[in-house]
Amino acid sequence: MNEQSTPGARKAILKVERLVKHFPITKGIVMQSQVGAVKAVDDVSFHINEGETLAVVGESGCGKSTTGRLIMRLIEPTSGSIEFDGTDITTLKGREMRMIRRQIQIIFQDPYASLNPRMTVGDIIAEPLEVHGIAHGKEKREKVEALLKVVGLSPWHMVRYPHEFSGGQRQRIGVARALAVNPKLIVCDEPVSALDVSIQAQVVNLLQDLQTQFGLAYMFIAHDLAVVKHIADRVAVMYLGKIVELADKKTLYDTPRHPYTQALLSAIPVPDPSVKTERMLLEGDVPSPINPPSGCRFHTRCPHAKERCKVEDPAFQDIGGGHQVACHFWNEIEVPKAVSAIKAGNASDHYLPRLEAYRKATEKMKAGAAKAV
Ligand SMILES: Nc1ncnc2c1ncn2[C@@H]1O[C@H](COP(=O)(O)OP(=O)(O)OP(=O)(O)O)[C@@H](O)[C@H]1O
Repeated sequence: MNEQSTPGARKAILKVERLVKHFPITKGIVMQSQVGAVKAVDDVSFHINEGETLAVVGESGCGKSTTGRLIMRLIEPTSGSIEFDGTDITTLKGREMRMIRRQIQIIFQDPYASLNPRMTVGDIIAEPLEVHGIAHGKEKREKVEALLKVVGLSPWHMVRYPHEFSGGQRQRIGVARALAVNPKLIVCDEPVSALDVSIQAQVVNLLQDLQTQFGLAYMFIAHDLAVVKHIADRVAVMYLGKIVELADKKTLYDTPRHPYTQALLSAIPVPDPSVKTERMLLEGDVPSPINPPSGCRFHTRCPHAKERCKVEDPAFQDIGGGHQVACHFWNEIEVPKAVSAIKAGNASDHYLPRLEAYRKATEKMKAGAAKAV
């Protein structure tokens, strides 16, 4: 497997090797015994280069957030390794881990739940500056003002409280707080899923601008492939705790090789009514991560499944140019008509006009024209 062979690859800021997280299921109150495990993340390997966006996509419960939390070291892995900027951080503790923690920040799906309602916006953004001893007094205040401007808010928003802001503005506050400690990598855990569609584009634009300005790398977690089309450099598709396909964006959208990726792509609406699409409907529900299916975990829902798929777990293999896929029959399965139709209809490009319109709005806000809240 040659993950580093992505064309134009930069230095990897994050390398994840064979990462596993099994949450134990216990029974008994006094004498607890383990009766099983939720296999939330099961042998996942990937890397993220400096300044790039790796999107991680998949249905609810496939292990996206757990992977993000493992990278942040908010939870301990069952096994596997996480290397950040050349340092193995898998078991790092104390002061050394605190130094690394500054460089990996997170933005959550629900900005309101992640902002302390009793703190002013100024204090929320200043908190990491204090915790990490970065700035105090006048310097701290100036830094908070600068951060507010960078995310398109005004310095006078400092004295306001989170409930006085709209969802999009609250997400900007979360972004400013994450930026305060000059991170190199931000885990964006569904940062736009809770926002109105029009506001989603504003936040996506902002994240893209900040990436250019500060050279940030993003792990961008999302449910569907429509949202990440404009922000991702590479895309990893997860199913039941495993990455089933990973490729640069163009390859993944043009020639998806895993039937699950093909199904996700076919679910993207096409705005052009003259283009006929045919959705690849997946039968059944996602199986339980406590007892995942034998062999290929996707075989119970795969329209191409054969006997081999039921017994043999497919290797996650590089099929060329950094395109990795975990399917025994990837080279026998044709890219379905549904996906070709989506290409013809430029699926999800209905997102583009919104991005443009809101890019202008973001610039206006940055220039200090933010409306009073
Ligand atoms: N602390 C925990 N204890 C036990 N099981 C957990 C825990 N955290 C997550 N899980 C389980 O691990 C699996 C993966 O969850 P995770 O939140 O990572 O998925 P996800 O892809 O991010 O889903 P969503 O998009 O809904 O957030 C799920 O079955 C979830 O119920």
